[in-house]
Amino acid sequence: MNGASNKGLVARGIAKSFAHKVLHEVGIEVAPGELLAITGPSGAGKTTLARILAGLERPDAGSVSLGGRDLAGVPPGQRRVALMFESYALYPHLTVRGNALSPLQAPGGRLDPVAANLRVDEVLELLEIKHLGERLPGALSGGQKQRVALARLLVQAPDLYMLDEPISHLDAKLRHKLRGEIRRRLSAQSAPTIWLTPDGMEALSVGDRVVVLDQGRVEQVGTPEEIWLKPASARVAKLLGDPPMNLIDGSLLREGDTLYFTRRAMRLALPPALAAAALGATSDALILGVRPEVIAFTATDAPGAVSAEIYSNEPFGKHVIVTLDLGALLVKAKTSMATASALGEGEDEGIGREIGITIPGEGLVLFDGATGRALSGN
Ligand SMILES: Nc1ncnc2c1ncn2[C@@H]1O[C@H](COP(=O)(O)OP(=O)(O)OP(=O)(O)O)[C@@H](O)[C@H]1O
Repeated sequence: MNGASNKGLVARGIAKSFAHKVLHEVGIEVAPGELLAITGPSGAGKTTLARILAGLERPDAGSVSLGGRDLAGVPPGQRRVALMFESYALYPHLTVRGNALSPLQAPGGRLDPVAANLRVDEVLELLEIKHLGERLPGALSGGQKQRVALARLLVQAPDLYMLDEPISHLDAKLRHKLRGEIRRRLSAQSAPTIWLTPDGMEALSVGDRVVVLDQGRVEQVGTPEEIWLKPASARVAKLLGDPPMNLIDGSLLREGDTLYFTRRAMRLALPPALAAAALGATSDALILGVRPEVIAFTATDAPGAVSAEIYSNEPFGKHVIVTLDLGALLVKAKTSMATASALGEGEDEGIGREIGITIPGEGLVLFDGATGRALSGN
């Protein structure tokens, strides 16, 4: 990143151990006005990293600066970080309005009462909780409490916004609406924003850039498009998509001038770019990444078809997830209702039926079977 990002948040070499090492020399940069989404499975170290950036936890090594100011030794209250934690941490004795107003009444955040109330009104309205203004947190649902915590964050004008799973307890419709609204609002601010979520697809939809953290290490940093199209490792691929990319273990077979990916009876001629990539593998062991959307159904005896047995057939509104048994390997295909219903009539929905599937050469990703890293040329 260029020097401009030094005005934002810069964390370098952050390490932390509890009983085991939780963060291994993690570095991130977030430019002013940029939204960096950090995603990773449960236990990846997201919250620990956030707590270190906020000054609530001391790192074993590494540095953090914000707006060019080194934060070593700066207590949490003086870091000018607006934090929203997953646990909400609402004041139980204050109403919804009181909670949302609280940062504007604190030393350093004090705002003229009329201006403060106007700002709070606007945010409560945005979050659809204005009508709950006089309620105490004890009389709110989980999703309502989460929006109060969000309101308390959004009224502030800090040097860094940090949101830990900010919309996880909202219903799908509200989550969809607020994801866009909050993103738009935060992007209009000059402060950098960090948005933590275990939901990889949420990270891709909100982040200007996305960091994938796994087992305390940065697996990949990139734009949502880069991470979606070119996952750096099988671990990253596993975290993204609904359902995620299928990862098929197999090996490389050379026959004449053609390179094949093979697994049992499955044999797939690799298109030139993937063939070139496959040659970079540390051994003949490969992992083929296939998005559920690209798998097509055909007759078992169609040229190039791989035979599979239908294991399950689950409708999800507009699309259907068909799970296929390729012989000691389950693979998921995402298809339309019409295609899925053609697979089998009646109560059994085709379950147990033998069919053919085809995997096109496009849109595939190859990973090194030994290291799990993506092979270049993808
Ligand atoms: N105070 C602590 N004492 C001991 N271990 C801790 C402490 N805080 C976190 N850990 C451990 O550090 C690891 C990372 O936890 P962390 O909460 O940072 O992960 P996370 O990515 O935020 O997970 P989640 O999505 O489940 O919140 C876990 O193994 C956790 O048990």
